[in-house]
Order: sequence, then C-alpha cells, then structure tokens
Amino acid sequence: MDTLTLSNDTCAETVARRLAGHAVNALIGEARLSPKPGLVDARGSGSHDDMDLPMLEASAKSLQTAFLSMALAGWSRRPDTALRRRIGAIGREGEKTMMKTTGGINTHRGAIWTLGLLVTAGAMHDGIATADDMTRTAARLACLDDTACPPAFSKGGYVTGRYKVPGAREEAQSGFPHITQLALPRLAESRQQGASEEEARIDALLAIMTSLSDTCVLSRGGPAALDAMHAGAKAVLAAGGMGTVEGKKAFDALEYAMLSARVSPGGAADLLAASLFLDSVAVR
Ligand SMILES: CC(C)(COP(=O)(O)OP(=O)(O)OC[C@H]1O[C@@H](n2cnc3c(N)ncnc32)[C@H](O[C@H]2O[C@H](COP(=O)(O)OP(=O)(O)OP(=O)(O)O)[C@@H](O)[C@H]2O)[C@@H]1O)[C@@H](O)C(=O)NCCC(=O)NCCS
Ligand SMILES: Nc1ncnc2[nH]cnc12
Repeated sequence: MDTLTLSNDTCAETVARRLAGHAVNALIGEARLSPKPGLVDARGSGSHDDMDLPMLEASAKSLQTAFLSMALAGWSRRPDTALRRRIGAIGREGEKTMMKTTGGINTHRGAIWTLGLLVTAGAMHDGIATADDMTRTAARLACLDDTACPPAFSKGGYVTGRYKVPGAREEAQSGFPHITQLALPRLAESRQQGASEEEARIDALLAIMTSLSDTCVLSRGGPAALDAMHAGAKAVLAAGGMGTVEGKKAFDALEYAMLSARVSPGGAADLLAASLFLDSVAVR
C-alpha cells in the first residue's frame, strides 16, 4: 500500500468514526430531551408501553457499527445503485442488531433510514459539507432503487397508501424539507431569542410536528390525531415556544391530547435527531 492510499484510508476511517459517533450522540440527545409530547423521554415512556429511555439509549449505541459501515461505504463516492444497495444491506443488518438489543421492539427503524442516508452523504462529501449539501446528496441516494430490498408489509407503507400522504421514504427523496425548512431554522431562531438549548431543541421538534405526516401518529390515531398534533404544535410556537410561559401552557395541552389518544410522533423524533446530527457536523 502506498503512502497516499494509506493516508486516504486513515482519513476515511477518522471521518467515518466521527460521523457515526455524532449520529449515535444525536439519537441519545433526542431520547434524553425532555419534555417531549407522547414520546419516550427522561420523565417516562409517554404513549408507549414497550419502550423506555435505557432501551432507546442501548438501541442508539447498538447502531454505531451500522453507521460506521455506511460512512465507510460512502467515503468519497458519488451516488449510484451499487452504493444504495450496499447501505440498504447495512441498514437491514442494523435493524436486526437493533431488534436484538431491544428484545424485538422497533425503537429506531426510521432513524436508521434517515440518519443512515445522512451519515453516508456526509462521507460522500469527505465529511466536509453544509447541511444543504448533505440533505441533497442523501435525497439522490434515497431516489435510487434498492432492488435487493425484499418487499414487506410496513405500517408506514399502509397508511401512506391509505391516506395518500408522504412518509419516511418521500421525506428523504424530497431532501428532508422538515429538517431544512423547519427544524434547523427554528433551532437557530429559538437559540437567538435566548431560549435554553433544551427549549430550542423542543421548539425544533414542535416545528417538525406542525406539518409532518408522521406515519406513527397516523397508524395509531388516524387523520384526526395527526390534525390535532399539527394544530397543537402550531399553538405552542405561536404562543412564543417553550421559552415562554404561554408556550409551556400550550405544550401541556398538546401533551395531554397526545397521551389521551395514545399517539407518539416517532417520525418527528427521528427527524429531530437528524437535525441535531446536521447541526453538529455540518459546515456553516
Ligand atoms: C424506507 C423505510 C423508512 C421504510 O419506510 P416505511 O414507511 O415503509 O416503513 P415503517 O416500518 O413504517 O418505517 C418508517 C419509520 O420512519 C419514521 N417515520 C414515520 N413517519 C415519518 C415521516 N413522515 N418522515 C420521516 N420519518 C418518518 C418512523 O420511525 C420511528 O418510529 C418508529 C417507532 O414507531 P412506533 O409506532 O412507536 O412503533 P411500532 O412498533 O412500529 O408501532 P406500535 O405497534 O407501537 O404502534 C421507530 O422506528 C422510529 O424510528 C416510522 O416507523 C426504511 O425503513 C427501509 O426501507 N428499510 C429497509 C432497509 C434500508 O434500506 N435501510 C436504510 C438504509 S439507509
Ligand atoms: N423518543 C422516542 N420515543 C418513542 N419513539 C421514538 N423513536 C425515536 N425516538 C423515539
């Protein structure tokens, strides 16, 4: 191996480890963030009776290897079908590892998809890219067919077909608009307005919840629950967000509604984790 190859390999490994580490940290940061309506957080299990914070943290840590493999596979490459198939295969292995870790509970299937694409995209740009570069490249990858992916029933596939709305696949294929147009701008705005870091992150989650067709909410609660989530999240932000007394009051009402309907915005949680990932690795 010549010196150039060796240094390129070393660089790939260093960048891939950094990206995978940030992805896991983003998942842990999302899981610990409190309060979140309906979701598992540091206070409890929200609308879930099969998940808790230690399980989410263990699940996040178990995905380090999958994210590392995706980043190594994507290093300095352009999007093509071979790469799409490769990360699909790694993603399915990651799902198996997650399921083994959680005893069969689906904690992070959507996150493996969203963060997997973004980690790969980051490595395709050699670890030096803006959030827009990474989301655009991830979208190109998501638009490619993974012909090796076995067809299987999914709740997301069922509700997106039934209610004619976009789901996780379409969010990625359209360049993650809920991250680039809602979460990241809101995170910056709330920080600038003097909200604490925790409050700013909750505001970013709420910004996603104002508009996402979250298939977790749809499959448990139908369109009425989804509409209530959109309206409730808008009310919190319109009241000034989590950094204000009125915003916190509106948040309590939203949380009460989501817990009563036993719904939980798992898709929005994944997109928040992906936003935190981009916030920590993207070049500005
Ligand atoms: C392309 C895939 C994402 C599959 O998508 P599909 O929609 O067909 O399948 P689902 O199994 O439904 O997974 C989608 C998960 O994505 C999250 N999500 C939901 N809505 C959106 C949205 N609009 N935009 C982005 N992301 C979204 C969500 O994941 C989170 O919630 C899960 C927990 O849900 P919960 O309802 O609480 O738990 P369940 O046990 O499922 O239900 P209950 O019984 O409790 O009610 C958890 O996974 C969170 O992460 C959706 O669940 C992709 O997964 C795929 O093709 N995979 C194959 C392998 C591959 O290619 N991997 C990727 C390599 S990069
Ligand atoms: N905090 C959380 N609670 C429930 N489901 C999730 N999926 C991803 N993050 C989650």
